[in-house]
Amino acid sequence: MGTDSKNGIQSGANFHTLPIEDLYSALTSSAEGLTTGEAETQRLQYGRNDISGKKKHSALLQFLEQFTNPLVLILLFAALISITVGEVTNAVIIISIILISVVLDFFQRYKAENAAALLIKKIITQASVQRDGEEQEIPIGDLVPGDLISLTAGDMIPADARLLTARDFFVNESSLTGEPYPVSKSETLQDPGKPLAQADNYVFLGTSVISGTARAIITKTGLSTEYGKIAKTLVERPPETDFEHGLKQFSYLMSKFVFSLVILVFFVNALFKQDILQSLLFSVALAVGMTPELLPMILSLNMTKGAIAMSTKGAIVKHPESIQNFGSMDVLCTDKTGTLTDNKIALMKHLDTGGNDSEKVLLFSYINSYFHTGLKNTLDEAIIAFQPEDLGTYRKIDEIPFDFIRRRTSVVVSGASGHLLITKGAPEETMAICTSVEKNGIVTRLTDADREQILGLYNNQSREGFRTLAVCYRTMTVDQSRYSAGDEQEMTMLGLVTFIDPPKESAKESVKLLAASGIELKILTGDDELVTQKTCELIGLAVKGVLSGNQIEDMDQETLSRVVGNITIFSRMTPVQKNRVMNSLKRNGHVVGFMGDGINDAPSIREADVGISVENAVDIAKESADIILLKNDLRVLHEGVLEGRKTFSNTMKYILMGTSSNFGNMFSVAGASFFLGFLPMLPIQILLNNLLYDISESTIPTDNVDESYLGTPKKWDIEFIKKFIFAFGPISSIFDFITFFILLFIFKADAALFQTAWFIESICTQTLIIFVIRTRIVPFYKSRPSMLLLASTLVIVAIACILPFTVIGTLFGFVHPPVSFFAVLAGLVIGYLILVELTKKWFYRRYSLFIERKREMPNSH
Ligand SMILES: Nc1ncnc2c1ncn2[C@@H]1O[C@H](COP(=O)(O)OP(=O)(O)OP(=O)(O)O)[C@@H](O)[C@H]1O
Ligand SMILES: [Mg+2]
Repeated sequence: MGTDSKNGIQSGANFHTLPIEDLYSALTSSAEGLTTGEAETQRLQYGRNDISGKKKHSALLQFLEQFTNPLVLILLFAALISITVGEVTNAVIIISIILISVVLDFFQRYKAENAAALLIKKIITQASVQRDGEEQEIPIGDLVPGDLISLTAGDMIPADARLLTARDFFVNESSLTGEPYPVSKSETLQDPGKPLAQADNYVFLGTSVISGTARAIITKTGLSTEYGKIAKTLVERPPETDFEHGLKQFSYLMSKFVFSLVILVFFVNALFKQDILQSLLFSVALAVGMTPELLPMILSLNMTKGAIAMSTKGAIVKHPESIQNFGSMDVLCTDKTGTLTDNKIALMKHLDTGGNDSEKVLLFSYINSYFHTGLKNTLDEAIIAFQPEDLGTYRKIDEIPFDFIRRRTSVVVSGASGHLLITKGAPEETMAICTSVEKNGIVTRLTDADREQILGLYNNQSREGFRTLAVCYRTMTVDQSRYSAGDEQEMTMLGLVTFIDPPKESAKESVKLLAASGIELKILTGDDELVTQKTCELIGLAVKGVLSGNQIEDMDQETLSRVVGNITIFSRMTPVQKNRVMNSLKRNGHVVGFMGDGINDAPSIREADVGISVENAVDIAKESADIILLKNDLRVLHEGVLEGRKTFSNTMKYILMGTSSNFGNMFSVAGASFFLGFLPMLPIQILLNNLLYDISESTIPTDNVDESYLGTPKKWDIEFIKKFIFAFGPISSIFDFITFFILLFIFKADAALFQTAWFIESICTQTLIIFVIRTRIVPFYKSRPSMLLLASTLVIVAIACILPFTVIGTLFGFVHPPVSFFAVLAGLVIGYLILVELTKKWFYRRYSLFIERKREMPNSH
C-alpha cells in the first residue's frame, strides 16, 4: 500500500478522491499533523514550498558563477593566448586582473543580496499550521506535504491542499481561472473521475479565502502545485518593466557597437602588422575595455542601497529591481479607503427609506455584519462597534459571501417566523434585487418613484461625503439549508446606513508632494463617485474627470486608452476594470504604480510597473506587491520615489561615464592603432586601465544626487544616451588626438613612452570627468560629490601617475615619462574638463528644449 500511494503522490491526480485515511498514509501524516522531524524528512524529499524556482546558491557556488560571465571568459581566453605565445608575465597579470575584479564583484553582490534578503524576512507571509500537535505560525516557504493548516478569510492558500473540514468556505480562484466570483468549497469526497480543477474539496496555491474557515492537509508544494506548473511554463517572471526594457536596449546597442569595432580592429591590425596573436590580444583587451562590465554590480549596489534607505523610512522593497521603476513612475493609481482616508470609519446614521432614524435598519445591518464570516472590513467593524444589539433568537443558517462584482453580502438567519435573508451592500446593487419596499413598517411594491426617492436620499448622503450601504431582506417561504446568490431576489428595501470615512491628516500634504514630483494621482475605487469626489475635495486633489465601471464596460480598448489620461476618479470599479485601466495607462507609455490592500487590487498590483501594498493588507495583495509600506502613508511613498530617482541618477552616471569618456578613450586607442607603427597601448595596459577605471567608478552608488534632479520622474531614454554619446564622445577623441600629436612630435616618443604617457592621460581624463558628468549644474561649487567617490577617483589618478616609476610599472612595460610631460598633462586635463563643462551646459539647454517639444507634440498616445 505504502509504495502505491507514494506513486499516487507523483501522479497526484487522485488526492481529491482518496478517503481521508488513505490520504494521511499517502502523505505520511495523520490527524495530528506532522512533527518537526517528519516535516524535515518531507522537506528533504519534496523541497521548499517556493515557486520562484530560484535555488539559493551557497557562497562558493555564487563565487564560481562569476566565472560564467562572458567577459571573464574572454579574459581567461586572453590569458591562454598569452601562455601559448610564452608571455608568462602577461598571463599572470591577466589572471590577477580576473581575480581582483571577480572578488570585488562577488563581495559587493554577496553583501547586497544578504542585506536584501534580511529586509524581506520582515514581511514573509505566515501560515497557521499544526506541528508537534500544536498550532503554530510558520513562514509559508517551510510548509511540506502532509502539514495540517487552518484557513480563514483573507488568507492566501499557501500550497495545494485537500480540505478536511470547511464552514461557509469560499475562495477566490481568479489567479488561476480568471473567474472573479467566489467559489464554494467543502470537504465532501469527490467521485472518481472528477477533474482536479473542479474538485470542491481541493484548494490551490495562489488563490485566497474570501469567507469562512477550513482545515486542510497539504498535498503538494512549490513547483509541483497547479500554480507552480503555470509559473514554470509561462509566468516565470512578471511582465518586463520599463527599466528592464531600457537596459536591454542599451546592452544590445553597446554589444553591437563593441563587436563590430573589435572585429574591424582585429582584421586591420592582423593584416598590416602581421602579428596575429598580438592583434587578437589587443582586440580582446579593447572589447573588455569598452564594455561597461561594472553595470550589473553598480545596479545591484544602487538598488540595495535604495532598498535599505527605504526600509529606514518605513517601506520594505521585496524586489530591488522595482526601485528603479519607482523613480520612473509618473502615474500612481490607488484605492481610496485606507490610502487617502484614515480607515477609521464610524457609523453615522441608520435611516429608513423615508430618511428617518430606524432601529430595525441598525439591527438588520448588525445581524449581517455579525454573522458573516468573510473578511470583516471597516464598514462591518463600524456597524458592530456602534452599539451592542440583542440578537435574541436569531441563529445563523448560511451566508452568501461578498464579492466585488455583486458588491453585496448576505446572511440567512432563523428567526421567529422562519428563515430570513438579510443583504447589505452598495445601494445600486442592492436596489437591483428589490421588488418591494418597507415604509413606516408597511411593505408595498417598489415603484419608480420610490426608487427615485431612495436614490435621492443616497446621493445626498454621498455628496456630503458619507459612505452609504443599503439594507434589504426577504422572508423565505420554504426553509433551505443552503443559499446562493440566486436567492438574492424579490427582496424588500429597508433603509440605509451611512458612515463617515475622514481623509488622512497627511493626505493633503502627500497629494501636494506627489504633484510637485511630477506624479499624477488617480483613484480607482469600488466606491461611489460622489463620495470619492468629496474626498478629493477635502484632500485638495483636482478632479479632471470621472468615469464609472459601467461606462468602462461599454468601451473598447481603443476608446478607453484615449480617455484614461483625462480621468482622475474611476468609481464603482470591479477588479477586472481596475486592471483594464491600469494596463491602458501602461500602454499609453506611462510608468504606472498601483497601490491597494484588497483581494480586488491584487491582479493590478501584480501587473503594475510598481506594485505597492501595505502591511495590514490581505496576504494575496502583499504577495503580489513589489513594495510594502509599513505605515499606510503616502508620504512614505513619496520618499520611496525620491530614493528611486537617486538610484536612477547614480546608475545613469555610470552609464554616461562608460559610454562617453571610457568608450571615447577606447575608441581613440582603436583608431590610433590603424595608423601608428606600434600598438598605442599594450593589451595588458588596456586591461589595467580598465581595472583602475572600474575601481574608481565602484563608489558611484555612494554619490550624492542634486536636489534639482529629483523633481521629475526619471524615464529610461535611449535617445538621450545616444545624443549624449555623440556630443561628448568626440570631445574626448579631440583631446586624445592632441595628446597624440604632442607625444609624437614634441616629445618624439618611442612606443614605450607613448604607451606610458597615453595610459596616464587616459586614466586621468577618464576618471576625473565624473565630477563634471555627475551633475547638471556647476560641479563642486553647487553640487558636491560623495567623499568616497572623491577619494577613489583621486587615489586612482595618483596610482596611474606613480605606477610608471615603480617595479610593477616595469612589468606592465611602462617607462619613466619626463617631468615636463606632467605639466602638459595638467594643462590637457584642465582644458578637457572645462570644455566638457561648457558642452554640458549647451547640451542640457538644448536637450530640455527637445524634451519640451516632445511634450508639446499633440497626441503622443
Ligand atoms: N462589508 C461590506 N458589506 C456590504 N457591502 C460592502 C462591504 N464592503 C464593501 N461593500 C460595498 O462594495 C463596494 C466596493 O467595496 P470597496 O469599497 O472595499 O472597494 P475598493 O475597490 O476596495 O475601494 P476602496 O478600497 O477604494 O474603498 C463598497 O463601496 C460598498 O458599497
Ligand atoms: Mg479597497
